[in-house]
Amino acid sequence: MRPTDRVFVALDMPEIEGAKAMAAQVAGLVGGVKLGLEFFMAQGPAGIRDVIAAGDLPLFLDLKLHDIPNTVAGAVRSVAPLAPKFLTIHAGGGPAMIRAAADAAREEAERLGVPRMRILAVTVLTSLSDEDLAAVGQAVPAADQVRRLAQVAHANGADGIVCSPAEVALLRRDLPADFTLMVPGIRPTWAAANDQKRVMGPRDAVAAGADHLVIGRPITADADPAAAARRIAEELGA
Ligand SMILES: O=c1ccn([C@@H]2O[C@H](COP(=O)(O)O)[C@@H](O)[C@H]2O)c(=O)[nH]1
Repeated sequence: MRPTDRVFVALDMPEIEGAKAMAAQVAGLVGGVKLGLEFFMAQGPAGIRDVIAAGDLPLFLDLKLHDIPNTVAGAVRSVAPLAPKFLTIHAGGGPAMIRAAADAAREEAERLGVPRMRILAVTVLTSLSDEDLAAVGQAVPAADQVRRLAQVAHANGADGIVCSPAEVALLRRDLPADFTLMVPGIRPTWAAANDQKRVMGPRDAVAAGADHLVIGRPITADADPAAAARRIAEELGA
């Protein structure tokens, strides 16, 4: 994999034209685009199709599904025609919900004759610290909770997880090499942390064992997004 292929740029914005323009600016400097709740709530599946049709980059659909198994399986079936490379669910939805999502992804891909989307389970959001977890009654270090949820995700058919860079090295010891670690919370030294709490630079995250890096504001909020994406690509050795 080329260093730039590891990077999914997070297009967190509500407008189609803005997302398409940003994707075009960073094309060749990133490996894919991530569209999430802000874009999907505003533009829906038609907007996703529009952005994808404008470029030629793999799609990571970050919808963080979290509901009862039957509802999540239905949502997975509903987005299958978009043929995302990755789709997120919340690992906290539990074993049956993760299994239902993985089964629905496989069955729907076979039915439609499209490539199977990879199901990634979000463990502990990178915006949460140990103190934040304690505040919601999870009085364990984030790393322990991530490790536990990663094992549940793996045992129930997920293709990988979303975790912070701080947990990657630990997880790599426990999990098979083909279990995808998708890693947001990436902050080059020259970028602001914003609301992210468990962060690391791109080069260190890859050295620790991250498969893919999710990077939004360090690129999209920069005055020159293409220059920021190029700087990150260079940090990654491109
Ligand atoms: O734990 C998580 C899960 C998902 N995300 C998403 O990644 C990007 C990060 O954007 P930045 O601007 O680089 O902070 C964003 O779309 C989140 O929804 C995450 O940050 N942490």
